Amino acid sequence: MDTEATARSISVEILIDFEDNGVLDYSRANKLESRDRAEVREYVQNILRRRSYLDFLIDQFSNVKIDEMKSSLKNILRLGVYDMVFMDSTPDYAAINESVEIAKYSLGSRTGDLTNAILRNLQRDIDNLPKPNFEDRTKLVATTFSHPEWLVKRWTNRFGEREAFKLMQANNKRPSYYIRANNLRTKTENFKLRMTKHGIDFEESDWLPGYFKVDSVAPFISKGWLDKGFCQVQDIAAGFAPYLLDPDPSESIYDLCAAPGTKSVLMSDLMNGEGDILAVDISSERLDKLAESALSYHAENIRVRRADATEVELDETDAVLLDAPCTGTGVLSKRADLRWRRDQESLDNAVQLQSELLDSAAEMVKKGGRLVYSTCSLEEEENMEQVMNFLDRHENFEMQSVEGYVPDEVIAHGGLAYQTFPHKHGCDGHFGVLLKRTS
Ligand SMILES: C[S@@+](CC[C@H](N)C(=O)[O-])C[C@H]1O[C@@H](n2cnc3c(N)ncnc32)[C@H](O)[C@@H]1O
Repeated sequence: MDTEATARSISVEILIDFEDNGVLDYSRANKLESRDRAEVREYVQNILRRRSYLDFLIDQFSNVKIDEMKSSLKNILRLGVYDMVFMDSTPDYAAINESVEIAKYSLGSRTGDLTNAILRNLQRDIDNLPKPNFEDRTKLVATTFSHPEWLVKRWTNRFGEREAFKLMQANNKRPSYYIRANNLRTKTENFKLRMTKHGIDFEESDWLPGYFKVDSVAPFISKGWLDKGFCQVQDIAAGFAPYLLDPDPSESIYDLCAAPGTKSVLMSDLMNGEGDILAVDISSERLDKLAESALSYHAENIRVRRADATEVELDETDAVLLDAPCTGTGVLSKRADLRWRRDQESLDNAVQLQSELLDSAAEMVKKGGRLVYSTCSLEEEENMEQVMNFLDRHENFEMQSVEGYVPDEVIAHGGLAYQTFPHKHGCDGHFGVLLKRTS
């Protein structure tokens, strides 16, 4: 685009790239000031969280159907409608003008006129917008809550409509963020004092030590505290797997799907930087980030190895963390794009890969050793069903109680797993079990 880059124009570029190529690349925003960069993330995630509903509204006020529009026009209109309907702080005329300008510069004056006409049509009915009214119940729910139909079907069948609605509503809210103080670089008490001194509001969690719920991670970035390794951005539910593995400073640990390393760093902290953590991942790019984190967090007991964990041969060890690649249906609020990337086929593929990874991980656990399997999915096939199938294949493993390792509120399956749900626990949706090799 030729026009001067703004948070809105860059957001549109990112959304077009996502639609056309499946790539969500925020680096396009690097040329903007840091406040505008944060605004870009908000725009992109908020628009993706409401995409089906925005498309429904566009369809109501346009003669050209949304399915027939180029992705560039679609996303310019989504931005305009989002601004008009959801952003109280933006006057309608400003929202229309911005979208029209972006359309003119990138697509020509005729598309600018079309954008103007559609948005002005909507503006006339802004106080009485039409509601989705499809006869097909799944389509109606999917449009209202902007989730894909396959997921709506799964969740309404499994949880019932009311519960599924609450879950989808939670996915459509701006997420809360947790910051974890890194005791390899500071002390939790000092970190609290530091936050207070800088006027940062936080709520200390009583679920795990050193976790603070905050409105935004922006101050932690701008003050350089993440780069200096004082703290990590880590959802509290992501902390449960390392706490369940309970690594001891004398032990050797494998973290098999480790990158970008947030759990490796937490384990290093739990081990006071002693013992040994071998962080394995298939992606060199992501491992580079892990290696950088290990440096800045002073996590000196982490070694890095690029390998396919389904194939790599490693000696038996004390304990293995398998934080498996998954559909990520527990993190759809933070990663709104994921809902548009996943389908039944990707779920089946994830289940297959997890099962292979589990078989491989089992070979690496010494007799009496531990294996923690975790995901950020809500789907049973990736979670308890996956574990039950693993136990059928591996009679030398048994499940252990998770009680005492994680807070009571998140314990599921009669004490044998933890499972969080965004609408029930106010955090990301994570699952985990502790398995012990018995013979
Ligand atoms: C859920 S993410 C891990 C997050 C990480 N544990 C953390 O807490 O920061 C899953 C990781 O699995 C890696 N992965 C996928 N397939 C793999 C394989 N066959 N072997 C090793 N790593 C794999 C991906 O590159 C990705 O980094």
